Amino acid sequence: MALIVGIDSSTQSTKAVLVDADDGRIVETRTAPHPGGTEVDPRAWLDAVDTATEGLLERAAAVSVAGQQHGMVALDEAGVPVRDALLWNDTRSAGTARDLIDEMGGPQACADAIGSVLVASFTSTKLRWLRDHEPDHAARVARVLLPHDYVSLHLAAPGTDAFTDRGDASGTGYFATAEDHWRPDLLELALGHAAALPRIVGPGEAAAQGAGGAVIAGGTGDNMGAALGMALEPGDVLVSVGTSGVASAISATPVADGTGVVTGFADASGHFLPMVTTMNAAGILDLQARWLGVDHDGLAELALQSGPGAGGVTLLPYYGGERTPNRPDAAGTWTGLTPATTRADLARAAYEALLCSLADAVDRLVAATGVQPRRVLMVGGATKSAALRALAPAVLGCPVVLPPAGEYVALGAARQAAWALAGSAQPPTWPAPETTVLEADPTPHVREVYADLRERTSQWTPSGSTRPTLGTHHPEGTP
Ligand SMILES: Nc1ncnc2c1ncn2[C@@H]1O[C@H](COP(=O)(O)OP(=O)(O)O)[C@@H](O)[C@H]1O
Ligand SMILES: O=C(CO)[C@@H](O)[C@H](O)COP(=O)(O)O
Repeated sequence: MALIVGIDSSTQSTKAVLVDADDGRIVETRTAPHPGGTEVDPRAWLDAVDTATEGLLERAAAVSVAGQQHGMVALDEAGVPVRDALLWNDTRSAGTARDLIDEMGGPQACADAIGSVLVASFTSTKLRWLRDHEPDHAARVARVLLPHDYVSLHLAAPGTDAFTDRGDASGTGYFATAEDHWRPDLLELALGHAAALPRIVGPGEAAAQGAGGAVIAGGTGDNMGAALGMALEPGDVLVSVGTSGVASAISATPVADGTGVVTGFADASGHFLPMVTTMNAAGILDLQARWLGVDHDGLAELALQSGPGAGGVTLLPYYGGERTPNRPDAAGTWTGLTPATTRADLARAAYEALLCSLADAVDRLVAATGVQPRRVLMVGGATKSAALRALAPAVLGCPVVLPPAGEYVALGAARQAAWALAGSAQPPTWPAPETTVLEADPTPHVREVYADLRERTSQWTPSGSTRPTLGTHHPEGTP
């Protein structure tokens, strides 16, 4: 029995799974937390992966790392970070995203070039921000990596050249997704000078060897990892409720949505992964639980005591600015509060807001790609919530397929590692997990009221623009 390690270096933590390569059975799961904030010393992720994989790597024949997409890991000649990494949910580069879109010939030209219209999440916009605001740092950048590339390199034998895959590369802003190659000219346009890029490793290829001799696969972005871990098929819509909220689907053909709603990423299997991403997801519930002084189980219990529509309370949950819709300067907005409002209503409104935002993401994905959803599947940390599971089919208005709680990004990385180890044409077929189908009577009026608030606030520009981003702000030493 060969054992494999799959790693998810995501926004809030590193998760590692030790898996049997024959059937995908998880033997052990470990996690280690990441620091909060939207700019992080990337060496913290190396410490976290060392902690999470301690004693596991020696047992593994192959390893692969999936990671949070887009983050800017800018290294000097010696491979040392020139500054903290700017993460996908850091919105300071919203203005430079607009500048770069103009310089690339407008939104559709941008989508045609790279598969997506730039928003602040993309790596290239962060490089341009660095050029404009920290020219001394920018001048020292010799190589740019993504978070998963940086962690993979750490696990590889000394002297290994950096490597990545097309899935994660497609979120940089300097990768021609449809044609499958880097666009070093676009990196140079953003940063102001050329810098080295990692080698692209094909789907299923072995990229390197670990210090102990294990095969290391190319790794990928966390959402591409989830698609591989769930063995996503055409017609499946995968909703992930982690730090970000994501609706994604496999496509055989590239997508270039000039409206910017759908990002046309590549996946880790040789296809494409059109996606709609929100910046405010599980953190909406974290914040609400803190405000109400309860834990997650307490929040769920409260929410289920209120009814659909939360006693007339509606929340637009764009606390940390939002990406879909593209409102980087937005803030959260509550309406309908009265003397009759209860704590249960406040809890309920938070779940309904999260689910309405995810429902918007699914609708936008379906409208822009024409995908006919056969199944809607849901994964991510917030699916541990009983209230989320109860309310999801009601707000989304369709049955929701739920796999057992698990680390599906890390499992996808393990599947990629097993693929590279086998050297086969296709990834290994592992038994599909037993799923539960969640069903409930639809509550369309909840979405109607939410949509009304979303549209009424579309022109609002809140004053006081510096505030922390949701999901990565840990006040007063809280986890
Ligand atoms: N029972 C629960 N109810 C609601 N949210 C939860 C629960 N358990 C964990 N979470 C939330 O899930 C999030 C982490 O999910 P995860 O998918 O691991 O995120 P990421 O991959 O972005 O790091 C955290 O914000 C955490 O508070
Ligand atoms: O920016 C995106 C996708 O474009 C995010 O989905 C990040 O990839 C972070 O993912 P999570 O940590 O929330 O899984």
